[in-house]
Amino acid sequence: MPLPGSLAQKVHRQAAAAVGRVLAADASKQNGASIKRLALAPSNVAKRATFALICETLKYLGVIKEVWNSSDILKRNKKVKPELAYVLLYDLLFGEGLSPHGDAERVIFACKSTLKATLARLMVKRQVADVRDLLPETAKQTAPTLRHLRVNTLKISVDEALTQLRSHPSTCEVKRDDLLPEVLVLPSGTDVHNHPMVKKGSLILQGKASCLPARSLQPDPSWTVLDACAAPGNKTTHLAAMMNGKGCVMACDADARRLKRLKEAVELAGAKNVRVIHQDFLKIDRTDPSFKKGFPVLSS
Ligand SMILES: C[S@@+](CC[C@H](N)C(=O)[O-])C[C@H]1O[C@@H](n2cnc3c(N)ncnc32)[C@H](O)[C@@H]1O
Repeated sequence: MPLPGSLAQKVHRQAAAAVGRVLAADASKQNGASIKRLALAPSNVAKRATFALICETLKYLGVIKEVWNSSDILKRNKKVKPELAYVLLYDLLFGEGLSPHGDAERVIFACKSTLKATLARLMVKRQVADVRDLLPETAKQTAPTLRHLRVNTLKISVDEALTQLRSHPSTCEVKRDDLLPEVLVLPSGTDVHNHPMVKKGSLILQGKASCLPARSLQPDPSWTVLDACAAPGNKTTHLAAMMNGKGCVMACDADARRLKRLKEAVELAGAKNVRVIHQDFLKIDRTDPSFKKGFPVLSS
């Protein structure tokens, strides 16, 4: 369903800011940021809609640019920033449709028939009947995203977690991951955000890729491990669990707001072997006596 006018305007600008940031980072190979993080920025509204709009605009960007570049009207109009134009063109040509609320929206909306005709010409030229066939093969593949859960073995065993999940119809299809013993897999779209085991910290919503570093390290319970960029704490609590709550995980983060989330995650996970440090890890002084017990790293 299309968003109401004023909310749609806000979402367009939030998505445009993120698209601009992604393209700039891509061009300069610097200051990268995840799309999810940009979409979920605390100041953003309608985060889910913003995230979807960023992803779809980037997916169709090649086609959008072709339409943009072959349209004289838009080339002559310098009022709308390119990244906002890309987002608006996505909504107009492929998305929910565009309504003329907002200055930039009105500019693009006024070119609606020209833009649609340009897209139609492009489809004829490429001999495709469906706009999705204009996308490169890689963008067309939409494999279902499975929901991965890490069992917090400080609180519950993998077998017990499996039994509890299998006993409920909404999670009965749970399986073990083929690679990581403490990771379980649910079909895409299964919503477990409010599951009692998640709320209690027995299960942690963590992607498979994010579970690989701790598993690859295979820390021994006698080790001291430095997690240099730790917040919000998924890998920290994974390390702590793999060390059976023993040894020491020094969890360092430079951002005070994110450090609060890290502390909450550590507490919820019951990870008593974690020492949270508010600090830029690049400035850690290895000779500081306060690190005597907790340094150096990875000593087995
Ligand atoms: C992608 S997040 C880390 C995710 C985390 N490892 C996890 O698994 O949940 C990156 C974090 O690195 C922190 N960070 C970036 N540069 C840092 C630095 N020089 N020192 C300490 N923390 C830093 C940021 O504040 C941010 O919280």
